[in-house]
Amino acid sequence: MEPSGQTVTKKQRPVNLDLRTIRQPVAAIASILHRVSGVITLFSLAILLWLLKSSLSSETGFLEVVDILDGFFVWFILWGMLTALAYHIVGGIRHLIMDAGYGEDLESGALSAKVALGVTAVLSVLAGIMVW
Ligand code: HEM
Repeated sequence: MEPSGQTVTKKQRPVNLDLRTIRQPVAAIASILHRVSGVITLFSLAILLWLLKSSLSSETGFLEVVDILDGFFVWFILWGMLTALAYHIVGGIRHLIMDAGYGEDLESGALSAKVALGVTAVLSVLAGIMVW
């Protein structure tokens, strides 16, 4: 229903909803990555718990897990899991700090997003060293 006394005109402005061509601000990228890393962490946890359960079930189970974990591709996945966890924790701490009312404005939000991504890059390198 139209508000009384007002005419609603439909603006025919071009709308771009193509995510590949929209230039996202760094805070938006940090936010999307935080959600993605949370979902990756969730699946990682399920896989790692299954591996732990198998390795503790019997000697054969343990040897099977050792066999599964032996290989570049698996190490690469493990590194990805650790990087996602690192980003989720760093990004999560950033979120909690902002929820407490600090650094909520545009500039400090962009700065903290860059810091979170930088800290994760360092942790990711450390995770790589740990895995290999
Ligand atoms: C097993 C560990 C974890 C899993 C599986 C997990 C998973 C998730 C997922 C899927 C989301 C996205 C929810 C959404 O955006 O709708 C989320 C959000 C969040 N996580 Fe985690 N998380 C874990 C650990 C942590 C830790 C250790 C922290 C603390 C630093 C944390 C802090 C947060 C915060 C603050 C949010 C909300 C972000 C927002 O407001 O958009 N999480 N988590």
